[in-house]
Amino acid sequence: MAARQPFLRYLNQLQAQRIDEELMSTHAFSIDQLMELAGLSVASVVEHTYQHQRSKPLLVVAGPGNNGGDALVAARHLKHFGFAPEVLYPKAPANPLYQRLVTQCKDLDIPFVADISSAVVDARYCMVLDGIFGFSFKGDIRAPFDAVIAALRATSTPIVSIDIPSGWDVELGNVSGQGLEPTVLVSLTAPKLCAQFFQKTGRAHYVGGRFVPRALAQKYNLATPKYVGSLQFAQWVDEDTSQ
Ligand SMILES: NC(=O)C1=CN([C@@H]2O[C@H](COP(=O)(O)OP(=O)(O)OC[C@H]3O[C@@H](n4cnc5c(N)ncnc54)[C@H](O)[C@@H]3O)[C@@H](O)[C@H]2O)[C@@H](O)CC1
Ligand SMILES: [K+]
Repeated sequence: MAARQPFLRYLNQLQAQRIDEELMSTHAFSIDQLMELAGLSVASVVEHTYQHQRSKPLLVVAGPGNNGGDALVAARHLKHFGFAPEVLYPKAPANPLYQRLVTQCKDLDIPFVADISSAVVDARYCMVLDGIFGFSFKGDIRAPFDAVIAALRATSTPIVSIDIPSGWDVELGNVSGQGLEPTVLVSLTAPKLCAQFFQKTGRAHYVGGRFVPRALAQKYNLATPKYVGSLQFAQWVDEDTSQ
């Protein structure tokens, strides 16, 4: 019998972008649907991990792309879950998709903060949700996010990163040394190559975005996570246990 090919466990940047495009073309998803499910997964991981820490607000930092969109969706769900999210959105694009998400957050009385300092983050928040950059990040961190990431790096408040720890090279990890060092990572669809370096440290790594059709998983020979029941996330195991 022919040996089966090893499953694809970590995507490079191009594969991540291609899979995203195929979900929205061949597989007929809208970006709103994907973002909603991605953000729900992230909020579910936060609820699972920090459910006993609702006495303090949590800070959601949203970047200029879809990673930031996921963060805004997560903020909305977290409010419904009984948390007190506050949003920092340093560069809110004019894109109507993101503007709708902002309106939905404001309609739930989620405060938008104009600025942060490391001292304020440590004093005020129980955790930070990092939705600054995802799989399209490239190069050196540009303003205004360089200052935001530097401020977050100087805190001791736990960070949950969405898809990629912000500032990390998508394939090589924190090679600049300027990226965030989260406590929890929630990979979406499938982990990207940089997640191997996160996984090695033994910190909590989950995968979410429960929308991958079988045909797409088969095309890329993706290692699909073992979701249980209605859970929106699964713990990522750094070995090939797929059947
Ligand atoms: N298929 C999937 O897995 C899905 C992915 N989604 C999310 O979408 C993300 C990817 O979204 P995007 O492609 O919009 O990209 P990102 O959200 O990664 O960021 C792109 C933005 O960051 C800016 N940027 C890139 N490098 C920079 C640098 N060095 N300094 C400053 N700014 C920089 C770009 O100008 C652009 O505005 C994923 O990581 C994930 O969070 C979900 O929304 C939906 C489904
Ligand atoms: K991120």
